[in-house]
Amino acid sequence: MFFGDLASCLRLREQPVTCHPLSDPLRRWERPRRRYYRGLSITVSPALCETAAPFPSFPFAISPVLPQHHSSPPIQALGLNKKPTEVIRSITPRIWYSRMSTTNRPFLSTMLTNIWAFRSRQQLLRTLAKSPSPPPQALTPQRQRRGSSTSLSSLHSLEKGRKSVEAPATNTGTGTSAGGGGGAGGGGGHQWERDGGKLWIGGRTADGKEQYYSLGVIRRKSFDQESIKVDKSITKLTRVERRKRFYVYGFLIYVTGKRRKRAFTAKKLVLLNRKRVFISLHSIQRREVTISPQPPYLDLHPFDLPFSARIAQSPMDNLAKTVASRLGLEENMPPTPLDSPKREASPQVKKPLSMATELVYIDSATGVRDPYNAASVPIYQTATFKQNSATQMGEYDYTRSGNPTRSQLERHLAKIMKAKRALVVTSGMGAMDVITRLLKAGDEVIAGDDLYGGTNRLLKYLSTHGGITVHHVDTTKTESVIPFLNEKTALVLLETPTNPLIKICDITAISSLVHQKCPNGVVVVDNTMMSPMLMNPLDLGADIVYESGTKYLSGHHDLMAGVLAVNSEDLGEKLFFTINATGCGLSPFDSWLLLRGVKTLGIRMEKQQANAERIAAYLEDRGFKVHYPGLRSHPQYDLHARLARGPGAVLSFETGSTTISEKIVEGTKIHGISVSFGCINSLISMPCRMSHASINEQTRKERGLPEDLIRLAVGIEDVEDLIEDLEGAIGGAYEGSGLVPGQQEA
Ligand SMILES: N[C@@H](CCSC[C@H](N)C(=O)O)C(=O)O
Repeated sequence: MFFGDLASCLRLREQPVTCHPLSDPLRRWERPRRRYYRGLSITVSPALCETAAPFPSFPFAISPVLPQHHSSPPIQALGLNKKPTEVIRSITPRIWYSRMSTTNRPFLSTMLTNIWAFRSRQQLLRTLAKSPSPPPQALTPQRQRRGSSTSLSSLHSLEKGRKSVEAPATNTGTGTSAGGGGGAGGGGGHQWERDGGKLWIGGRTADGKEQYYSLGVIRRKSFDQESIKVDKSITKLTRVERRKRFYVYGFLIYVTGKRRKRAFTAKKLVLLNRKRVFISLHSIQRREVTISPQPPYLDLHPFDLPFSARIAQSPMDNLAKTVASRLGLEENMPPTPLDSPKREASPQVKKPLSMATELVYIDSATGVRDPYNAASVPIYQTATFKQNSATQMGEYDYTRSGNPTRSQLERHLAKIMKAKRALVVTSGMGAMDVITRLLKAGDEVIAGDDLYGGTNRLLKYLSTHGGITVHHVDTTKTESVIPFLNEKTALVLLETPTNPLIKICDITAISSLVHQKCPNGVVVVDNTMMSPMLMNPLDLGADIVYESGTKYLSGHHDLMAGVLAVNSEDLGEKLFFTINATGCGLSPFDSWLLLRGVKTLGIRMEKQQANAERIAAYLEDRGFKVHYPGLRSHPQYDLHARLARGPGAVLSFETGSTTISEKIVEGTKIHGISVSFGCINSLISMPCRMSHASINEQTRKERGLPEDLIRLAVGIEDVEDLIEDLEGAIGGAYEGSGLVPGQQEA
């Protein structure tokens, strides 16, 4: 197939096209042999075309791709009444013809690679500006299928079984020749149909407009294996896969070539029946993903090979609506910014990178790209984002809903938290609040009896105001959880190590029990004390992990933040919904600070943990009852070692006397008397007076929280100085008391 063939048959439609002013990545893409122009993408959609031999006329859709390469507003149809070569030549004198198909099968991918390339974006924009816009009815059935007066609704009827559109006879051939297969009577759809596995993506937007965005080839792997089951059209994709070019265009699924390892995954495609797939657009992931801000969901209709072409008709029909509501997803859900795609190893990377490296390394393929390759992700200190038009919304519109700096942080966190999606909010308790919004009256929550005071306070509030039943049990004994597991159990909250008694919960065992016994049970783990450096609860069976970003993740106590991470798309969407709806997303500046902090988590934690191990041993030698999972004396030493990669840097110890404890705390100099932990500076506190003061004394007593407990959050200072500081304070506190460390005050 040659570009010239297309010249006689292309008909373009136009809408204003704008490019991001910073986007000029062409040079980058000239280098590899694939010649995509990344600033603008062109989508050829036979779904919308008039047919002309040997090809249908392909309306072009031009989609601006933001410089970060992850975002594209919905395809904007470009409808110049010019032949494509004219258009393209008027845009640029330089056209590359690469990867010509020798099979004559008009793979969309082939064509795209053939026609990519505009040297001058400005030139293109000027050209477009001069061209008249087509009337809205340009998307008439006649334009979709030559020789057919079938309307979209009749095609929809076809979907429903009224076969008002027959496949042109010419399309039942071998399917290997574009020219023959796509002959004069052939609908564009059939060209693709024979190649199998093509998807037409179209739909009705929230405001009722029909939009047809693209079509393409989707490879089987792109589907969530669980949900896709076997679909005839998809099983035909083997050939396509072999070609190693997998395209679904428009604003969704995109290109991958194994050589470049730019695979992506479409997730949560729910197969409604053999021919229809319901898809959450938010779930599409790819490094250079284009995500539609609207509508949130579309039906995708994979071709049914033996039958005639089917064009996506997707007002949200009842079935789709049912699925959406079952998934808890609303039709009118707001746009969601980037998903956080799982990192895929670059071809050069032979083995998985270690966490220490992952923390520092921002993968340019999964990260938000900056056109200037800024080494530090810029702070997008903006509340709003301008749109290309009144109807075509970009990925970002308002920072409450999403911001590129936050997106970059979320992607990075998702990677290190071994999550599919991470979200960041304004505090750890904010994260907890977002999670508890999954609850409804009548639900039951199981939480520990040794847990952070703020968590306890929020749960108490929910139980008194929200109709939620909260069971506080000793989650560090797995068997204590069992009697409370039932069909009403909605959340099981685990902190491990617990705060402040540093006991350990068996995340793996409890998660498995919850998932067996509670159909609606979600296991939530507060991983603040370990951080992703030391533990990844999602890998241990948890459904949601949250952390206070104020602590180890940022490390300097100069910001408040909360982090949520999930592997379930549904949960991710629900959490995002609350964040957007309530406006608790992290600000651009704090996102930037947190991202910067995360990069040093590895060395901070290493040093802090090493110091903590020394101090724990020192305190134990000194005669105190020390709670620290790095000590052999810890009753759950082995369990912790199974779950985590280190004991961390928070420990607590009992003196036997609250008066002595107060004196020790107040007698230190280097240790700051402060709540919180995870800072590079060492902190000392008395939980019952400070972080856990919101739990009343009676409850503290019932739960066995010692009033004399001292909590140490060990920093990066010289450990000898820290020990000397403690020794001075301890010596001073006991002087003249008649007590010795560990001795209970009468
Ligand atoms: N006054 C605060 C106490 C915050 S404690 C912070 C941290 N999670 C810790 O364990 O030290 C409050 O009432 O929440």
